[in-house]
Amino acid sequence: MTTDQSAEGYSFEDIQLIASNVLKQTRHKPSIGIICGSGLGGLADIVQDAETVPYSSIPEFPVTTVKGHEGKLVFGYLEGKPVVLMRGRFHYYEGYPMWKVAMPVRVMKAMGISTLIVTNAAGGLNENFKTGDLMILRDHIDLPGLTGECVLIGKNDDRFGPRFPAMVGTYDSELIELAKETAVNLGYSSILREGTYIMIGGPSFETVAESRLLRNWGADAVGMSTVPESVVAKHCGIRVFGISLITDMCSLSYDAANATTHEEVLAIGEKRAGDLQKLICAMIGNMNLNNN
Ligand SMILES: O=P(O)(O)O[C@H]1O[C@H](CO)[C@@H](O)[C@H]1O
Ligand code: HPA
Repeated sequence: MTTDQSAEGYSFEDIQLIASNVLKQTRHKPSIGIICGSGLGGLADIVQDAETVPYSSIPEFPVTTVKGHEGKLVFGYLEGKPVVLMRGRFHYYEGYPMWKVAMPVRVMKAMGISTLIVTNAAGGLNENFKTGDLMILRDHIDLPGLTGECVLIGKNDDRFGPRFPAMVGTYDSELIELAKETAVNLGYSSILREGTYIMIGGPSFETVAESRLLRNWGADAVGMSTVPESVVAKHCGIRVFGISLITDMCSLSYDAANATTHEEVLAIGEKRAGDLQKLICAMIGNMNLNNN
């Protein structure tokens, strides 16, 4: 590697090298990348003609340390479309610099993906939501970014994307419409929501006062991931679709205060991930890959 990894991240050449090393380990050439959130990796089990590349076999790839995140790339087909799934993502609270958290997105771009589906488990802030709902990301609030930890900090290489990328429209409106139509066809209208996801650094869950603050800021759901990946994807011209499984409701009042646990997040993931998987598969089936 040619760069000072602690400050800048991997160079453009480094990323191409990592991508070509990975592609040597599979026969597949993916068009769609999917990042699996906490407890949501089961989608990988239904990939057809699957080939697995463990992160440990990829030089310079980080390792996953969080329960519910296995560390492997799964290549193959969903609904006849070539995909690569990240079964396990990286989080800032694991101690990785922000650029490293999102580095696999640049690797997937170098492998040829043009569409990214980002999934996560999130806490509901919008009082109309309930546990088990699916929330399409219309927008996000990059709280770490707003406080000086934007994933794009450091020297910019224009081959990745522009110095000052627009973030309006990060979540592709055609894919949002496709998700809504697909959800109606699946009979999911009553669990489908749309809203704004806010990223906190974690790993501590929110206090009641913090949840109230995040809600007042206009966030509908909160989590500790996704935003750096979406920002890097938008920066390098990938169209993005984001979706949260609401695994718990954040307490907005002390009367109702009940502490969220990661075990609860994983348990709801296990129980409700099927709905998310069906929605994503049906969307992929209807996706036009020549559209972007
Ligand atoms: O965002 P994903 O990876 O789905 O995980 C969510 O679940 C964990 C907390 O239970 C946090 O890592 C939070 O971000
Ligand atoms: N807060 C932050 N992150 C989360 C939550 C939450 O309530 N649930 C799942 N990930």
